[in-house]
Amino acid sequence: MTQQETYIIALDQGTTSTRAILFDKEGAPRAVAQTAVDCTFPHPGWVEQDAGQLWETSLQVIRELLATEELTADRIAAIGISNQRETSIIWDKATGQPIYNAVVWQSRQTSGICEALKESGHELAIREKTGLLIDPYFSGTKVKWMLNEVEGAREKAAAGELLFGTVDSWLIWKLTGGAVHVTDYSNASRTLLYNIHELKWDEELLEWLDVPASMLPEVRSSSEVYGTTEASLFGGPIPLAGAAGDQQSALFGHGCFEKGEAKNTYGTGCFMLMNTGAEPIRSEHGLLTTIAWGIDGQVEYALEGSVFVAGSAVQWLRDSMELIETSEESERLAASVDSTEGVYVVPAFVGLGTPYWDSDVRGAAFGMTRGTKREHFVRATLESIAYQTKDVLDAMEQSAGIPLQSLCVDGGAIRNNLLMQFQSDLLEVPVERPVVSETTALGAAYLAGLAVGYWQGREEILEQRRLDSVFEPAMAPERVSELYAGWQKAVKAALVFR
Ligand SMILES: Nc1ncnc2c1ncn2[C@@H]1O[C@H](COP(=O)(O)OP(=O)(O)O)[C@@H](O)[C@H]1O
Ligand SMILES: O=P(O)(O)OC[C@H](O)CO
Repeated sequence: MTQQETYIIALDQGTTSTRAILFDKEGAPRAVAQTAVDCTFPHPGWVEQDAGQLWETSLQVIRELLATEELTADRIAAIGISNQRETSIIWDKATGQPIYNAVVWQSRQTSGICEALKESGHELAIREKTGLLIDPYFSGTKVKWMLNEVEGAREKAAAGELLFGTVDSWLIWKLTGGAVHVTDYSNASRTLLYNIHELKWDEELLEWLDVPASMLPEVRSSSEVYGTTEASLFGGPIPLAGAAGDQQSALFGHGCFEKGEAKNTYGTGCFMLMNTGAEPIRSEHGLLTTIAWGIDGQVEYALEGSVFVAGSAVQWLRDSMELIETSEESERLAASVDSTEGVYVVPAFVGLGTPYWDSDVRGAAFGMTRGTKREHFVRATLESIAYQTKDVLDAMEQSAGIPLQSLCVDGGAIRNNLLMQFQSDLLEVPVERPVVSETTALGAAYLAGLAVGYWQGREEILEQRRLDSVFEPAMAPERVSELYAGWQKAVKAALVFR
């Protein structure tokens, strides 16, 4: 009897969708099951999701994938998870019920807590220990907020009855039937509660943020078997063998294993990560120092620049402004004009991240004339994604002192050729788009596959790397400077409007 082929499933739980992707030994995606997830906006600047929906859609897409491909659980060598990071969930240990919605990474409801924390005198120490900044983006203040706001939560937490997790943790807990409460290094490093140098939940941080240690998951390697899925879920147990925050997972999926190699993911937001090796680099330019992954007792670090609104600006054009019907239409419209004719859109809908870190600034548009058309506005919105990325790259090159040779890209918005070309023009480096655009999921698959011996090592992963297109810079440097100066002026103006 010939042995049947086995696969790895990557479960990619993102802000806009939950996907399960089946990868084969060559690292090729063989099938995808996907479903959208909802965001609610209960107040201006707040973004929440139904934690139950994040779990149910995860279960649904894995089941769908197995069913459509007619696979039994024993054909899956392992599941790896990549997840939207920072989004925070607290649930009752006994009932498994979340005590509140998932507070999404983009949500700003903890800006008051952040202000108080900044005034507490601990700002420098927090930065030193976590590599992060005090901002509502990170989990710590979200946990504090939920414990404060949900009736009875503090008492229950003190009694050890509640558990906290980022989305990876929540899904692993649910997938193992409540048996395993863990997270990985990369996700822990986004919580504002974890000391990225000493590799432990930090007692002082927990005290400053009023978070009981009993709620926290155990921090484990990004590539190891955490447990198996509860047998009844998929008709048999499947090893859960890897997890990483989606941006770190994408860095791994691109094979950015060497110091100085960087990728940018164009999803809901944009996240550029540069591998900085075994030593963390402290940033002075609004970047974050974060854990890329921890494998076999060895932690590697990355520098990160975070842009909160990227692809979601295209969703805004479609769903709120109703200027386009589909995301693809943004490219066609933008390409129908030669330039924005001086229009700039600053999509600071939930504040601005790197390098500005201003949670109160809001979106703005500049430079409109009587001749401005929908096409210019759409193009300006697309271009804003590339400008924000240039802000990040400039900060990164200054911080790391390493000039970028080329940029690996992934995420939903990279299918927009106009955006990719404009990005290469602005950064003045080649932009490399891989054949497997699902690089985030691929990274999670690799992490899980390595843990169970499905793949042997990083060399094998690098051999699988294939490019779909390379966008070469083609704009005159003077034009780049002129356009970018306009963007910088627009951001400056947006920052003073309160
Ligand atoms: N052709 C396109 N042009 C620009 N943006 C696009 C295009 N197609 C998809 N997007 C954007 O990509 C995002 C989805 O990418 P994805 O990587 O799935 O996001 P996430 O992981 O954050 O859920 C959406 O915000 C969408 O607006
Ligand atoms: O859901 P995504 O893919 O936009 O990723 C969100 C990031 O992990 C937030 O830090």
